[in-house]
Amino acid sequence: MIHARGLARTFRKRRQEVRAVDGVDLDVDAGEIVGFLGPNGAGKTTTLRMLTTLLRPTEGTATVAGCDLRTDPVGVRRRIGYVPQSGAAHPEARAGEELVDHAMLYGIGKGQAVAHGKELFESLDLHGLWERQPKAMSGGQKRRLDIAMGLAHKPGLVFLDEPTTGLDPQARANLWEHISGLRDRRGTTVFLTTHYMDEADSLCDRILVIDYGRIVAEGTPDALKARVGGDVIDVELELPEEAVRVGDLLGRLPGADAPSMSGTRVGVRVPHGGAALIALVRELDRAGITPLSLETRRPSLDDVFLTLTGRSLREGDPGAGGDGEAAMTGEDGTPGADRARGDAEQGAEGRR
Ligand SMILES: Nc1ncnc2c1ncn2[C@@H]1O[C@H](COP(=O)(O)OP(=O)(O)OP(=O)(O)O)[C@@H](O)[C@H]1O
Repeated sequence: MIHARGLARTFRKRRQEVRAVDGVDLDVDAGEIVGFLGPNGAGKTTTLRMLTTLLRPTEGTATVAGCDLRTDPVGVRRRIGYVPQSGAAHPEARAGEELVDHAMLYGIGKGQAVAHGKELFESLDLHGLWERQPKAMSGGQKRRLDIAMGLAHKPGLVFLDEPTTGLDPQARANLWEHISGLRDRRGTTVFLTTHYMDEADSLCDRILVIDYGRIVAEGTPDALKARVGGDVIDVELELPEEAVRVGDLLGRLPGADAPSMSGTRVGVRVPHGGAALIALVRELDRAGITPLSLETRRPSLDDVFLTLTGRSLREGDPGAGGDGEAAMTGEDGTPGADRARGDAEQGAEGRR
């Protein structure tokens, strides 16, 4: 469905060059849900905009849904759906009419557009909202309407740019079910960008991790987690001074990585959690420290990211920790602070 080789995009802004995407190779098979994961400024949206023909690559080649990106961008646009971060539906429009108009733009007849639109509303849990204006919908309903709009012309491949950003945990989990349903019930291939480790973990068949414009890891969630061997020990203390002392103890456990610390929490990766835990409890007793909690767990995807890049995906974000765990690192993790879009953006080929 998607085959890209050496895809790159350089922006020039006030004599400065930003190599936003730096030679990306990727393959997505029909029927897969693939997550494109990376921190702010890693190059996710730029890659997505290139693959959806909204931005011309400065280097590289790609075929998307069977059409060449450079020589047949119109063919690509006909065959794909794109759901941008900002959404697609006008807040004042009637939801159903907007969807039908959208399908008709692609040359679908009105009768067929209405029938397909009603079917999409049903399968995306939007029944009863055909006449509703998007501005009067909940965040989750709006996102599901955006997805329905992206599917109005029956594409076999849909791109979702951060589909659940801004939604509460319940609405996010609900949207994941709907996204899985697109593949399971309609056979749609899904390529989505996300900051959220838990999202990639529970939703995606395969994950591509991008950092500084390059793919740094790729595989199923389980395979990626298996790359980070051993176990993680997490300790929560009452006082930050205790965390420093415990960090010291953790660092001395056999085979331990460098401990990571965040306030009163400290963690470390060790080859064998069980054995290390016994040794640690003895050391804590000896030091007269009683932790608030002490646990060992399998590495999460966030640990994978931390191991690969030395940075957490998104500091302090509730969705950042794979199994609800926030990664503990003191680093910033936002390389792309310069997010000035617009002036340097060239080659946008207009809306589909
Ligand atoms: N139009 C532009 N002009 C100049 N620089 C840009 C432009 N668009 C993106 N960039 C830069 O390219 C890099 C990658 O940006 P991109 O938006 O692709 O990252 P991202 O991974 O999607 O980030 P986020 O998760 O914050 O959306 C960043 O350093 C960004 O500032």
